[in-house]
Amino acid sequence: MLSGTGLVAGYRSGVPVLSEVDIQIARGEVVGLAGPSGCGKSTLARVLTLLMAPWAGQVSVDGEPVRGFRHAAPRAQRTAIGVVFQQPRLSVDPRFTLHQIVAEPLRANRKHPVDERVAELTDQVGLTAELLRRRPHEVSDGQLQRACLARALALEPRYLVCDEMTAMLDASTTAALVGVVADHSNSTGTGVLAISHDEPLLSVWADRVVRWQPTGEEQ
Ligand SMILES: Nc1ncnc2c1ncn2[C@@H]1O[C@H](COP(=O)(O)OP(=O)(O)OP(=O)(O)O)[C@@H](O)[C@H]1O
Repeated sequence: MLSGTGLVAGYRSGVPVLSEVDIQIARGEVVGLAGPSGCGKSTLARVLTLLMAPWAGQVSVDGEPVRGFRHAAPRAQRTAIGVVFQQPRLSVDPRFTLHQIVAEPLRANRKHPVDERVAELTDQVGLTAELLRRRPHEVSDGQLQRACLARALALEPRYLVCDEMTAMLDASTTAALVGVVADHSNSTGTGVLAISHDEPLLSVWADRVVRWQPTGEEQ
């Protein structure tokens, strides 16, 4: 279970964006999160992926409380949670080839032979060897997002947070990427938090949907 309990988080203004938020994502479960723009969905994604420290509350990964965030996050907990953001171009180093982008997390981890694992992942997300040699400005948003998804899956995370992963993509690429995540979750038991304002998409993708009101309260 990836869980957040009593989470309070915000930015410099001192006004919390998240107030006492509780959320649980079980292994193998796809939890949808919907809510109006600005209600704090991406903030919750940052806290749950350990990229931002909450002001109060607790994140736990498989029962183990998280004691550090950002650079202080324990590596085992950080790599247990993958993340894909809305805008792939803001999530990658523009100087890297797609191969280097997918391979990045594998470099610091000796568990997998890099080239074999990259080949496996690119096949899984529907990229070709030719596309892997290109840099971000030479591919479409959809192709780059496929690379970002492959990178997120590289270290076999136990949980995956998809923050508006398909918001910039057309219907067929959206269906393809959601299909990759759903197959992956079914075969490996990865728990997924799918954040989207696309209710029809969540209704087919998620096992259950949490709906936030502007105040951050659940419906
Ligand atoms: N880096 C930041 N610095 C200051 N305020 C921020 C920052 N990021 C987000 N906020 C503010 O926090 C609030 C919640 O933002 P957040 O991005 O979490 O909402 P969201 O529900 O994901 O919105 P959207 O659906 O538009 O992506 C907003 O009022 C936003 O302006």
